[in-house]
Amino acid sequence: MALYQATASAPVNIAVIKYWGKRDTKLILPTNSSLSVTLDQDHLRSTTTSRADPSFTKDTLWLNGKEDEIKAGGRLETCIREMKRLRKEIIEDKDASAPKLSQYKVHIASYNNFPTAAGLASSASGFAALVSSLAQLYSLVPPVVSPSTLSLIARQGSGSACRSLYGGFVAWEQGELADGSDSLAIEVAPQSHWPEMHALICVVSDTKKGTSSTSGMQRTVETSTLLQHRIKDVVPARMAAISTAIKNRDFDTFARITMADSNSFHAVCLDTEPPIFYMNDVSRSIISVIVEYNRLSVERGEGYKAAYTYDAGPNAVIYALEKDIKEIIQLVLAFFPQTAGDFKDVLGVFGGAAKDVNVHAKIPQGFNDKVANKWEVGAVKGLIHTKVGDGPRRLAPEETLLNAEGFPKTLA
Ligand SMILES: Nc1ncnc2c1ncn2[C@@H]1O[C@H](COP(=O)(O)OP(=O)(O)OP(=O)(O)O)[C@@H](O)[C@H]1O
Ligand SMILES: C[C@@](O)(CCOP(=O)(O)OP(=O)(O)O)CC(=O)O
Repeated sequence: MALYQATASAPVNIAVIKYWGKRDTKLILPTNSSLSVTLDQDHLRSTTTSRADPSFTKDTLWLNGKEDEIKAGGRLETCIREMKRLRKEIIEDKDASAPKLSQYKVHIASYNNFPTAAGLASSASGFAALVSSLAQLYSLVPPVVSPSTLSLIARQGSGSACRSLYGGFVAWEQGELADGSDSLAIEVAPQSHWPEMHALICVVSDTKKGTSSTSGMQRTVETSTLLQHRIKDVVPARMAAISTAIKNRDFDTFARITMADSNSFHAVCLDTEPPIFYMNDVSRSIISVIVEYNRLSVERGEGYKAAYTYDAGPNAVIYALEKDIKEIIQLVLAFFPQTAGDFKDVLGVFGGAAKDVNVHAKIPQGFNDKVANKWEVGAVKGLIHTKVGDGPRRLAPEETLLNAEGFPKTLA
């Protein structure tokens, strides 16, 4: 009996032009286009194995080893159903000899190598990995099916997930059609275009957030007048300007637009009734440090060298170029000391030395250190240094998360 199974991994993405608001909540169609940087899945990733088998009695998904209910009419069910539909239409209806995998139930096991539902975009990598593993299982891969087509389905799992179907710099075009068939992800530039783009994630909290993105953005759509200005006048110009900045590898412009758009997104949250606050005092201190750092950089004649951005939570993501990231990590350590041993120097900024990372804390000459409090250990619970990465990967059969019987393996 043939084994129909595939394992894929998919990356997280962090938007620089934020998606916030739906015009269709069922199809997940946004009120504005958005743009993100795909982060390296060597560091943060979701891995998913999908198996189709005639002996399975129901579609089942285990997330981090625990069964996640596939609710009728819910997002998981929609993604699985749409992938089966594509399999039938594109493969089975055209080739009578193709196995009828669309008729079999699937067992799916997924694992996130970072905290789930903690504002680290697990829903983005999670639904991208789900769709990618099913696409490989069903032979829905290029040139037969493009990542943009798969993004139409990942979008229905979680809007931001559609952007994780590509590596590099990715736009989600809002589209105009009522059926959502033009609301998809496109590649603005591949990872190889600007590999020097690094990101420092400052984990301020890794627990579940108060107001989910899904409910928060709907409240904003219903109550914020500022959102209308953002949708009509602000985002379209920024989408064009940041795409050009990326194409020109113009970090100064990229940084200015990224920070302005994070601020705009949090402003519409504040303009929501009742208001939504995602950032906290630690988040705001990080902003003050970056603002002062950029002031100094401009004074030195170097332009902006760091860009903060915040999603629906207090965690900061700081984008910077490789040449500047060491200075920025040193500066962050000076204000937000780390628990010894917590910072994994995966990209070797400090030569991979295993000593207490806080010894590297350093404030550049001319930096006004009165702009922010120096916080105690634990205010920023962790620093994850990563960089722009590639799109979903096909993994080798031995990387399967399912055992011989089709149930999740217990991971060591
Ligand atoms: N690997 C996965 N496979 C399938 N679904 C997943 C996976 N990881 C996360 N999800 C889904 O995404 C949900 C978490 O999404 P949520 O938006 O609450 O958090 P987040 O993505 O970490 O935060 P944010 O999107 O605001 O950055 C989970 O409850 C689960 O339904
Ligand atoms: C602030 C954001 O991270 C919001 C992400 O929202 P989600 O994609 O998590 O929302 P749903 O479509 O309801 O699942 C901005 C962004 O990623 O563009």
